[in-house]
Order: sequence, then structure tokens, then C-alpha cells
Amino acid sequence: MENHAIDIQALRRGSLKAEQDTPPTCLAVNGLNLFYNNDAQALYDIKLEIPRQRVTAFIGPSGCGKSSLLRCINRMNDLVDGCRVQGELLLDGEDIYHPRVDVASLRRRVGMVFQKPNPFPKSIYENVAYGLRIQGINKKRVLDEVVEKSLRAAALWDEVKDRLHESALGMSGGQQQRLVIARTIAVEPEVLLLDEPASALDPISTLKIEELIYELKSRYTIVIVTHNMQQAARVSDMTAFMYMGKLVEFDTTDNLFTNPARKQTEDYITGRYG
Ligand SMILES: Nc1ncnc2c1ncn2[C@@H]1O[C@H](COP(=O)(O)OP(=O)(O)OP(=O)(O)O)[C@@H](O)[C@H]1O
Repeated sequence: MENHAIDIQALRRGSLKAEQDTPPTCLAVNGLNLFYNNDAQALYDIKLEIPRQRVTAFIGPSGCGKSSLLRCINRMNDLVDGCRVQGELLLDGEDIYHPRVDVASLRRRVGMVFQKPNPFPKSIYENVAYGLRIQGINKKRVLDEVVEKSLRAAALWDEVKDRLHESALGMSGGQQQRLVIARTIAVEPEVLLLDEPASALDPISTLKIEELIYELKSRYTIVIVTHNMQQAARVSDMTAFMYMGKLVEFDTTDNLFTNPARKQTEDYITGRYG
């Protein structure tokens, strides 16, 4: 069993950020239910409002539905045979499950980064330019500008500027993950979904990804799934604790970790189960 225990006193003394203002809602989830294989229910009546340009973390024990909920936000679950979603998920007030929604453009607005870095077997430059090229943008000047801007935003430019035309597969795992983030932000999404983006990385690369998340939130709404509670406490403004497909508690990260309203949340963050 994983040990999820964290030192709550240390968190109280530490750098947890109190939410001063109330940012506008970016994503509103209302009565969301999700079923796999047509009948196995994995999410039950989820209701939460994800604020714009903040980091929201989903935490909870393995199998509680964190990734399933994350994958609803860009309709990745559409790709799973027999998966059915009920309820409402509004992005900027518009239901992303409405039949008129174009899923390809939704996924441009809501980018996703997975646990294992997945660069394409192409050069560093072409990885970042990829999303623009498939939109038909091929002007060198435009691509050069976007590639540099995205690599800078992903805190990778200085490390790769002299080898842009070398294969992305020759980069370290941590660099590959930042490259995937650069590729995702090159098409200017509004929302970034991060599914355990650092769990396959060493501690130094993890720190770089966490610093990057902190930098990126001034421009993007970020939703992160993490198994690591210290990481949730360090990077997120809001935290949702899930258990067995239900949302148990959703609050500012500061409140949730230092003064949880529900005993189940307290038991989890103090390592009593997980
Ligand atoms: N493609 C799928 N087909 C069928 N069942 C699935 C599928 N994906 C997830 N599930 C089931 O849905 C439930 C929630 O899984 P999910 O991966 O969302 O949880 P999680 O909290 O992200 O877990 P972990 O932390 O282990 O990644 C589990 O019971 C899981 O077995």
C-alpha cells in the first residue's frame, strides 16, 4: 500500500497559497456520471467548478476516478468503446457534450499531457510545429516564432536551441515531458490537462515540471491528476479529493490540507488509508 502521509503542520507553516480573490469559472461540472462497458459506473454525480487560470488538483486513491474525470474534460473517453457520460460539463458556459461540438477543436482548446512523455519520432522543432502544420500553417517565419515562444514557455529553449533539428527521442525523460508541454501549448489551448505528468520522472525533472506548472497558470487553466499529495499541495490552488467515483471534498488546497471538512479527506491526507 502506498504511504500518503504528509506533515500537515509543515504544510501549515509552508507555502500553501490562500485564495484571496474568486476567479471566474472556466469549467463547470454538473451532475456528471460515467459508465464503462455501458453499465459499470465509475463516476457518480460529480459537481464542481474549476476556476480559470488556477491549478486544480484531483487526488484520491488508485481507481477512484481521477483520470476518468480528467478525460471527460477533452472527451478522451469518447475513444473508449462502451463508455457513456451523462450530465453537463460546461467550458466557458458551453456544454462540451452538445452534439454540435466539434471534438477536434475542443481538443485544441483543451490540451492533454500524459504520465509517460510521448514525443513523436521527429525533430524537436517538428514536434512543437506539429499542431500548426496539421492546421495548414507552414510559413517558416510563423513556425519559427511559435516554436521558440512555446519552447521558452516550457522552460526548454536554452537547453535545446542549438539542436532543434535533432530527434526528440534523444532527449532526457524530463526534457521530453517539457517538449510535450511545449507541443501542447503551441496551439494556444485554454486548458491544460496533466495526468500525473511527473510520476515517471526523477526528482529534479519533477521540480522543473512543478515550477513550469506554476509559471503556466498565469495563462492557462490547469487541471492535474496526481498521486503525490505533497505535489498537489505545492502546485495547486484548488484540490478535489475523490473516493470510489465520488467527489468527497473540493476546496482551496490550503483548506483541504489543513482543515478538511470531511473525515474521509482527513483520513486520506494523514495516510490512514489509500
Ligand atoms: N477504459 C476503461 N475501461 C473499463 N474500466 C475502466 C477504464 N478506465 C478506467 N476504468 C475503471 O474506472 C475506475 C476509475 O479508474 P480511473 O483510472 O479513472 O481511476 P484513477 O483514480 O485515475 O486511478 P489511478 O490513480 O490508479 O490512475 C476503475 O474502477 C477503473 O478500473
